[in-house]
Amino acid sequence: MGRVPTKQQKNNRSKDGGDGTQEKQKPSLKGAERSAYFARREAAKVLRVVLQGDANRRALASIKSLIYKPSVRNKKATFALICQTLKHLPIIKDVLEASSILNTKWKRQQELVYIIVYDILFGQAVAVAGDAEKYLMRHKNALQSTLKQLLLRRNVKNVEQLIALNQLPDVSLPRYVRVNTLKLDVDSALLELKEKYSVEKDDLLPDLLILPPGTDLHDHPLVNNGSIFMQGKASSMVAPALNPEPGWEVIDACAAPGNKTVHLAALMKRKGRIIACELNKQRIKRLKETIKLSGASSIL
Ligand SMILES: C[S@@+](CC[C@H](N)C(=O)[O-])C[C@H]1O[C@@H](n2cnc3c(N)ncnc32)[C@H](O)[C@@H]1O
Repeated sequence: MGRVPTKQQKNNRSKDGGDGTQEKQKPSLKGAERSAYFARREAAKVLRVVLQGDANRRALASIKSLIYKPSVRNKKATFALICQTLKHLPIIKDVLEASSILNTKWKRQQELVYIIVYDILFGQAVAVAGDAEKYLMRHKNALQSTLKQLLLRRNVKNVEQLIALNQLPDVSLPRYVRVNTLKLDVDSALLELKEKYSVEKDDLLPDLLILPPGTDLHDHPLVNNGSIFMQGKASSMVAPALNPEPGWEVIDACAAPGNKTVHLAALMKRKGRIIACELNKQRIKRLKETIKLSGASSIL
């Protein structure tokens, strides 16, 4: 039998955000703000366990099993937040180190910091809620400009390229590129890539080409001019699954960075209308860049 906590212990617990981190009195929050506040703290607790092991060796199932504890209220949002934070973690760590904004107090709460910095730089707009949010939002400009400098230093155009650069080349999986048929036909792309790489057509998707594992096309002229998109097979299957016809009106509800939006535009041969929705202001910019690069029109 566990001991019943004293009134004082109960008061202390309600002040520490539930994860042992020293936050002042919980702010009074409403609706979405409140669930984001709790999802961040729940995600931080799980992230701490994951990082104490080895994030790379732990199977996704083990994150799921941590999430499915009854104490985690918003399981879907918490799971998404952890996966996205882990995906961006090397960048988040680099940005935090280069911006030198963390003192010992915040270093002790590093998992919560990682989660909030993910939201500030790549995710939802962060409402100024708990102490950690307040502290990090005060440094939002420093975090954003450090990220920009990091992109420049690593000679990449966007965060997706930086993530790809940080990942060790997977020696077992092939690389895929989708030919943007608004700009180039598949056979011409095949011919041009064959000059340097061993490349084949995918047997399922007519506009997809397969290259050997580890092939790096980040700076290839066909990528830079939007004739081909580095897009995985799963992602390239979504627009064909809808099988849109020219003239259709299609809604892409979660659009940025826009790979599937412009794939739809290619399948619809620029005829019809695509309504691309994106919640995140920074990612709207990226979506617009993708649309421009692809040469698609009729996307609202
Ligand atoms: C995984 S990404 C989408 C990738 C995109 N479909 C592609 O193929 O390039 C999810 C996007 O949905 C956006 N998002 C999430 N909830 C949204 C909502 N309620 N309305 C619009 N966009 C949303 C996120 O900001 C994020 O940019």
